[in-house]
Amino acid sequence: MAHRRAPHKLVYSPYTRKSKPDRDDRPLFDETDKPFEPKTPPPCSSRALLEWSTSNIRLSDDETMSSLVDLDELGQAQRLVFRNLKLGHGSTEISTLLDVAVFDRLPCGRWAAPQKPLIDAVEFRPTESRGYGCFATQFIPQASLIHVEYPATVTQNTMVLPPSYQMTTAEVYRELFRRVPDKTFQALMSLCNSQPPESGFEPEEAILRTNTIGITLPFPESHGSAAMGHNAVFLQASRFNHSCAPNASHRFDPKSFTLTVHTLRPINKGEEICISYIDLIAHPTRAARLSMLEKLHHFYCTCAVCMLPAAVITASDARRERISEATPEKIHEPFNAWYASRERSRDKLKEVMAFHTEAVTDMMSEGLHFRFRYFLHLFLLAVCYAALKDTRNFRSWLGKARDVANSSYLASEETQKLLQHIMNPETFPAWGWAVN
Ligand SMILES: C[S@@+](CC[C@H](N)C(=O)[O-])C[C@H]1O[C@@H](n2cnc3c(N)ncnc32)[C@H](O)[C@@H]1O
Repeated sequence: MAHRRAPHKLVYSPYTRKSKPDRDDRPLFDETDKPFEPKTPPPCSSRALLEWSTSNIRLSDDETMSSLVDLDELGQAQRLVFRNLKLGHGSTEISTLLDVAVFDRLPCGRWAAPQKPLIDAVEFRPTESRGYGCFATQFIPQASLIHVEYPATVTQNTMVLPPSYQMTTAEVYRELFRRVPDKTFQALMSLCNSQPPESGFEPEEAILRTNTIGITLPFPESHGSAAMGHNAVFLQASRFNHSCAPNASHRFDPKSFTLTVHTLRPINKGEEICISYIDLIAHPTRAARLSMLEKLHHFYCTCAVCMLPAAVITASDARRERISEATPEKIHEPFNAWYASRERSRDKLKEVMAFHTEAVTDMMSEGLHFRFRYFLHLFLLAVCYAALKDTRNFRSWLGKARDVANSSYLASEETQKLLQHIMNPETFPAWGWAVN
């Protein structure tokens, strides 16, 4: 059981310190606390919320760190608190600055065990020109779990501090970093800093901005949404470089509070493993991607796709634009039209299949064969084969769709159920729909 001391006031100002002082051992969040259920829903006005918080919200142990902050974007006042979370049987300490109500939506004290990745399948080491990166130390099959990690720090990503707030943003980030154990602090400060000098960010803020991985945490619905983007920094996962044709994808699991990384395709020994920092469908052309990466992440992308010769890039841009224009609704259209037609002929179904096969080829050649749209094409091809009662091809395409769903964290529960039909094709809803 965590030790609990009475809340106390800070008698010094840690925010003005340039270097990390001795380890600060103020009490940590008590993980054995029961989940919190507010007695009444929180009101909207700041003043009323303050009163409501006093009776409804457990305060951070360190009251001086709690303060009501206006979150402009959501038009709500919220109470952000610094708290350290202890996980991994106490071996990991995570410095967080979160809305106090987020803790009540996390399974504090009842964390799920982290998943187990392949052992020693990857290493983090210097690249030739992009600082550190992650590399495969052996051949890694598609859909393998290669990395699992707790964050070192987590903050809400829309942190709008009013000028009257007791700390500046730089001080907030400094405090966030200061609260981690010494070794973690040193590792955090040695992460890459790509912020331009003219930005004037202090080292902590610059490092946080460069190395943040966006994660989603449950959020009080009273604040406008049940989930909210947060910024997490990882000592190792933040070393994954970006590629516009990534071979790995990541996801954060709030139940175990870990980030997991899976391979999207088979990876050879020595190959660099990259994730994507941006939405590649929303930014199909090289110019759009370069501009986005420059604007958000302050680097010129030298990934394999962006370094292709100009003539090849033109063709690649065209393919990616086609992929981008094919929204999930448009992907469903040809099959739906066939289904709605009276004949439901085999010839017309072959046209639908040609449409999907072409799209699959486009996505494969662009290295984008992991997106939801790719999954949909594979899945609809399986549906077409089901309509033709072609067991072999049905199984093959449904199997491919299932692999993509598993490695890319895709597919709803409903679709997962359909993916189970692989062993019993005749039970699939579209079985034998083609009549002529
Ligand atoms: C989150 S860090 C990734 C790890 C980093 N390479 C390191 O040494 O710690 C992001 C930084 O890595 C570099 N980087 C990542 N992907 C890159 C790419 N595709 N092209 C060029 N630089 C890249 C940039 O300097 C970027 O600001």
